[in-house]
Amino acid sequence: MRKIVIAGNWKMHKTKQEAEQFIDEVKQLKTNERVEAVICAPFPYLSSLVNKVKQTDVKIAAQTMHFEQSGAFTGEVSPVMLADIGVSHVIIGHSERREYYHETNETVNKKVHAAFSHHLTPIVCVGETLAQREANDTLTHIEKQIKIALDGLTDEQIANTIIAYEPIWAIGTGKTASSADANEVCDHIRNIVAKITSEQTAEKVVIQYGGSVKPENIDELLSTSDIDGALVGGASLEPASFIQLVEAGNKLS
Ligand SMILES: O=C[C@H](O)COP(=O)(O)O
Repeated sequence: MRKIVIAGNWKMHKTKQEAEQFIDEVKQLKTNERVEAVICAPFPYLSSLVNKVKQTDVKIAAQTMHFEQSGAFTGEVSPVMLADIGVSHVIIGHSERREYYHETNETVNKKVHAAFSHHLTPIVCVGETLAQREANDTLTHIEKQIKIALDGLTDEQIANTIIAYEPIWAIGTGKTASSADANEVCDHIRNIVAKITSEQTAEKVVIQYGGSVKPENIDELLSTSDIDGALVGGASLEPASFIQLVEAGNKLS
């Protein structure tokens, strides 16, 4: 049985005090062995939050990183730094990074390799725009994103990659893809992964859905065949709501 990964992506929200208070409120959360609860926090809070979640079932992730280990890249954060402070996961290729910070499929691929070199679990985001969906280009676009993102990885690395399917038109808009539509794309993603590697490896890959996920719709999304968790923005900002999302995963096992 695949893992269920519920990841809250705070984006550029919260003060340090709010971030720490959030962790204080969710640290009693227990996940069963199938479920992982992850908070993707802004860089300045990572170190302190990693210390706060010790002895708890919550993990701390970064929202992006550079692919180089070190160098003259003003303002950037490297995988070495993240691993050094105990971060476990990193989001790579979020649509906001692709749109505002020129992240490409090629830099996503370099970052995924860099993540594995430093024992970080990559959460690789893919997804189509509304125009691509309306032009019937969703599956072709996502196939290209996945093939380039995973290029050159070993089967074991692919099995340990988390893929987040986030239709861009559903992010922060309140519009969720129907569970059937979201599952259809996640199933397609698994088939692409199977073509690149093997059915066996593809069966191990955790595929999340992201885009206006909230406590009210998570049960239906998780009840599908190929959605193994969620990458959640807005609804991960309140402790009570994040706990409900994780509990939805706990209920499944
Ligand atoms: O990383 C999270 C996604 O961008 C979804 O954000 P949202 O849940 O606010 O729509």
